[in-house]
Amino acid sequence: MLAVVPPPVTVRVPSKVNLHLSVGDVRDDGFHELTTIFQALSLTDEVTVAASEEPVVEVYGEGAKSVPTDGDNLAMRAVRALAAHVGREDEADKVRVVLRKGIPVAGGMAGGSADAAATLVGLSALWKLEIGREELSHVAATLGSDVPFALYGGTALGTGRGEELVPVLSRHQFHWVLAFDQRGLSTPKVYGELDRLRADGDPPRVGSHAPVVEALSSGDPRQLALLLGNDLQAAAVSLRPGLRRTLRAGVNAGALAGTVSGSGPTCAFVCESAESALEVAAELAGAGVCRTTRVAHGPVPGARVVGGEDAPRPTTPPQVHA
Ligand SMILES: C[C@@](CO)(OP(=O)(O)O)[C@H](O)COP(=O)(O)OP(=O)(O)OC[C@H]1O[C@@H](n2ccc(N)nc2=O)[C@H](O)[C@@H]1O
Ligand SMILES: Nc1ncnc2c1ncn2[C@@H]1O[C@H](COP(=O)(O)OP(=O)(O)O)[C@@H](O)[C@H]1O
Repeated sequence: MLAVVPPPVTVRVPSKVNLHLSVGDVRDDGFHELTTIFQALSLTDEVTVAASEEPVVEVYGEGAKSVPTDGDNLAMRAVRALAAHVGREDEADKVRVVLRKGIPVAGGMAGGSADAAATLVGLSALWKLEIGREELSHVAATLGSDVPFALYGGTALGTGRGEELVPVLSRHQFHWVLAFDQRGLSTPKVYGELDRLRADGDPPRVGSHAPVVEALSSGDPRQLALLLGNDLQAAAVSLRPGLRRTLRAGVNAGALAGTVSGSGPTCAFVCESAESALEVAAELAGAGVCRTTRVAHGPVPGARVVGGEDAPRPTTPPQVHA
């Protein structure tokens, strides 16, 4: 008798922006203590997980050429982690993962983390595991500090190394413009640069996150705009000085305020409305300060199944690793 092959599962997963990112001391494990407010944005990746004879990663879309297609890919690491968690290690090699990327690679928007979270959700559905988000979130945290947030989405306060989450009430859809840079920035290098800047002097630190929580509950983008803050911004700008111009150009184009997203180099601008965001994105794209721009809104939900075999077809040639 032929074995029944389950149909592929497709999961959509959001990017994130840090509305507030306070970086504390380095811990004994090398991670920095964080207080951050994440918001999930409608700029997404789509991940299809399917049964396969051998492990395969295919990557299409934004930045596909710089994404590893071997076992180092965060999606494949997620397959191995979940397989080990449920005692199905021998099946970890029998999964094909197709990534359709919209999130810039090494852009400070947690694209790799998003793919890992989506893979956990997709593989749970493919293997029909009875496993809740909370349990998945423990597996997620072993893969990276930002991975649990991509499972939940919405708006959340993150503490610890960013993996301990509490939801934050956000009453409004906020409208964002994202300016992608020519190249990515390495997250560990940006944290290292902040340590260097702090050893040499005393770069300004963001204040308490409490006013940001209030602004989110009021739903007023003007109030939020005054409060965006990121301790990693000075380090990202130190490594990539051109970001100063990008941040200025977004505000000159009509955004309410801009911030470097996480470790950068993507700059995120909050705007008054969806219409204003479209205008800012067009003007910024023509200003010669970034590679390209996108509009997005947030908050949006975390990783969720959107389809099976009828998922959208890729539009760019794949990088395939067997
Ligand atoms: C900076 C942030 C802000 O949300 O996002 P990105 O800009 O990368 O998207 C995160 O802290 C990135 O989280 P993530 O990308 O999951 O990092 P991980 O894989 O856990 O860690 C990569 C490296 O970043 C540094 N790291 C990360 C988190 C943290 N709290 N302290 C750290 O010092 C460490 O050097 C670590 O080895
Ligand atoms: N599925 C993936 N998508 C993107 N990058 C990945 C993936 N798997 C591994 N990586 C590696 O992780 C690094 C960080 O990627 P990413 O998560 O996009 O950036 P950031 O940490 O700035 O948000 C990349 O430079 C890439 O080498």
